[in-house]
Amino acid sequence: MKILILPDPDAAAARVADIIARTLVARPEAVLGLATGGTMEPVYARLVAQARSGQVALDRMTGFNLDEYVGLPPRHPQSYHAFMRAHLAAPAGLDPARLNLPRGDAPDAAAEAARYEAAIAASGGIDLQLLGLGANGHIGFNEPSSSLASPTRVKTLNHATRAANARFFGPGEEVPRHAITMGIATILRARHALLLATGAHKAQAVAAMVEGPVSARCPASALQMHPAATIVLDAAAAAKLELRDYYETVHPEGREPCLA
Ligand SMILES: N[C@@H]1[C@@H](O)[C@H](O)[C@@H](COP(=O)(O)O)O[C@@H]1O
Repeated sequence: MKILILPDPDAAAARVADIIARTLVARPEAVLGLATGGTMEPVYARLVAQARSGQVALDRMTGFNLDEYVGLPPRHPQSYHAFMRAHLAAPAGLDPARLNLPRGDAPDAAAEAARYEAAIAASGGIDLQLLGLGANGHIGFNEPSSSLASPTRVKTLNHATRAANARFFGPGEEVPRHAITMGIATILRARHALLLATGAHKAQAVAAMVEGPVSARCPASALQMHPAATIVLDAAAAAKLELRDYYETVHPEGREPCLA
């Protein structure tokens, strides 16, 4: 794992956007695994700005998002389809069809999960998988106890995750109980994994992911098994890392060699 520690959330998001942009400059038709969540909003804002200024072209890449809520159609404002339209497709002037997500309103969610897994494989596989981190250590919607060998499938969301994501929903609006999510095995098959975590509320999960045992208790710890995983943190999210000095010696100021 490469652990890159940046001073603040903005600098961390900028570093992640730069890594994505470099990947696309080297391979404009790259297949990107994409993520949602508040942490990703500044990443997409920066990527869109780079696209608008002509530093990077987004119109040949293919996206596969990690997950979608079961029961929400793409037009639902809290669906991850809507998130990707709002934060990437619309501002970058991208054809939303380039951004694949599981259909939350599919009549058979299990069949939809299997179709999605097959579609990722048929694309040639994911070049760079962007990931956020749940405060409970989840990646995608792989909650604690997820099999580290899991494919894309339906998962039941745990109480803490539904509570954390309730801020995106209106008052009295129910957070869905299930999601279709890429599995841990799906994520580990990506050629590069790039996780961004910022804020003190992620520090515990970051420490478990990087320095804890590889365990289904912290699904993100499976990234220790990935041969090319980059973890980008702000200082607050890095605060509980015991080996922080070492990471900062290897990557001063969060610098790292080109991923592409
Ligand atoms: N399924 C998403 C995850 O992919 C995301 O990483 C996590 C953290 O979100 P945030 O960035 O808002 O903290 O939230 C959701 O549960």
